[in-house]
Amino acid sequence: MIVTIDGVAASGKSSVASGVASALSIPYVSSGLLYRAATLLALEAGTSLSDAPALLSLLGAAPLRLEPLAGGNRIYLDTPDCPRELTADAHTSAVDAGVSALAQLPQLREWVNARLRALTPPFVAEGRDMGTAVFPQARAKFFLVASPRVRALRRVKERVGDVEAVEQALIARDEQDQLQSHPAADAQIIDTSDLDLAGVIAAVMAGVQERA
Ligand SMILES: Nc1ncnc2c1ncn2[C@@H]1O[C@H](COP(=O)(O)OP(=O)(O)O)[C@@H](O)[C@H]1O
Ligand SMILES: Nc1ccn([C@H]2C[C@H](O)[C@@H](COP(=O)(O)OP(=O)(O)O)O2)c(=O)n1
Repeated sequence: MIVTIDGVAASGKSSVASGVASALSIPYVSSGLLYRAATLLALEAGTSLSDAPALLSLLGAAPLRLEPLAGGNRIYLDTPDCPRELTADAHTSAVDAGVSALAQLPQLREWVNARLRALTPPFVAEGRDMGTAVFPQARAKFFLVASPRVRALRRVKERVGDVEAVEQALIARDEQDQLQSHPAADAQIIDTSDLDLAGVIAAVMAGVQERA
């Protein structure tokens, strides 16, 4: 069984995917973490975020390993002499600002999608295009939305920042992500603005059970 949870930035995708995966006792897979880790490595190497061949060559030599734990995904660079966890560094403002540019490159999307399709179900997959491009055969699909202000307030709670500035950055990223971020025709759209986390997880679980 594959369940997909897509949505806009900071709409609650990873928290909801984690809660749903725990309730179903299956892993969840964060596709965004692969885009983020690729962006982090490119920024550190000084590789242009729009140079697909250079990015693929950099990533081809990078032993990245995604750990799709239900409680929270982690990503590692398994270099033999100096293994390193990248998870925290992949969630900085610098990565936030650059990741959409890399994610717009079709070759990079294929690089991520090949890794995702190699995983063995069952799992909950979260991102932007899980229910459309990557797992169109998923049993149940959801798309989370919330107002930019609500999302900014949530982000500021987890990372320091000015609400106005975070809201503007989220709106800018929504625009950049728009091409690859839209609900599948058979997805259930959930506006999480006025729901708490438990409420969103309950709504998704009800949808999953309807399609069981
Ligand atoms: N429905 C909700 N109500 C309140 N806070 C939420 C809700 N959904 C998510 N959050 C919080 O908002 C923040 C962003 O959620 P996250 O799951 O990281 O979103 P995304 O994966 O879409 O970027 C987290 O701190 C999370 O705990
Ligand atoms: N399936 C996906 C997942 C993420 N992306 C891109 C779009 C986002 O700006 C970045 C980061 O995704 P992530 O889900 O980690 O980001 P947010 O938590 O929503 O801020 O990657 C994508 O294009 N397709």
